[in-house]
Amino acid sequence: MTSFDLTPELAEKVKQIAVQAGKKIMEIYDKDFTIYDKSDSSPLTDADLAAHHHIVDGLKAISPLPILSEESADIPWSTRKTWVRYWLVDPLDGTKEFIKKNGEFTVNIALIEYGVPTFGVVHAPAIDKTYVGQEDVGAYSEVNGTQSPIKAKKHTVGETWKIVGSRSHQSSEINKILDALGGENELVAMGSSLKLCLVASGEAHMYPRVGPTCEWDTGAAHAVAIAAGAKVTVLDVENPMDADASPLRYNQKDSVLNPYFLVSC
Ligand SMILES: Nc1ncnc2c1ncn2[C@@H]1O[C@H](COP(=O)(O)O)[C@@H](OP(=O)(O)O)[C@H]1O
Ligand SMILES: [Mg+2]
Repeated sequence: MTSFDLTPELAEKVKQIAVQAGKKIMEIYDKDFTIYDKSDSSPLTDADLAAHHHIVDGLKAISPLPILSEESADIPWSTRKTWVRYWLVDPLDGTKEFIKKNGEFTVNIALIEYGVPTFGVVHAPAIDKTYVGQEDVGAYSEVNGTQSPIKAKKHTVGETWKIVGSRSHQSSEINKILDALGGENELVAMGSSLKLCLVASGEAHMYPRVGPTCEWDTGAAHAVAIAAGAKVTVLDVENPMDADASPLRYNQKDSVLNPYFLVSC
């Protein structure tokens, strides 16, 4: 097992790697860019690859841990299942939002230890906002170099539920969850891992994901959410308010697809 101590200095370096990857993304965002088709026919741009290479090189320079990135995910389960601690990276989450140029895309770097995201950086370069969360330390957002602690907010009786959903991938099953909640609700559409960050920062009460995501889509923002006091649990659409729902975990199986999940406080 590779031991690893994520000191404040190293955490800061990881944040800087994400911010620099964001700068590379923005150089391409501001120009006309080529859209390639990945094998699963999701869009891939030069920006994904530029950010991927920057992050992988940066993480290799500061730690010996293995790396699973969306853009180099062909690592067999026989290898991955031996990992107790690794970096989980989505160099550009919200590729569709990037292509639509609506700014709702993020750079994501998570540290996963024993299946749990213990540290995460989510950087949204187009709005120049960064979220950082670390187990037993806390969570903050950073804008223009100013850090502010963030905390998830519980829904109070009678308050309108503020629910976040995907801007580009919607599901009609969301209505079952709204029915189970009852009362008034307001839906907020958002792209990428910023959805989990909205719950982490108390700007929304809940993010139910009734649709496919991969582990790299959620790892970093999951770390931010739990460090801010939220929960990320496996969602059973027939029993959405299950108080005993199990926490969403990582690297537990061959497939990197997440089950449906719920981010709540
Ligand atoms: N059919 C599918 N299978 C796997 N992942 C999917 C998917 N449809 C959407 N996603 C994931 O959802 C992410 C975007 O979510 P959202 O629409 O909520 O912002 C995508 O991230 P990428 O943009 O990094 O590919 C993608 O990984
Ligand atoms: Mg993604």
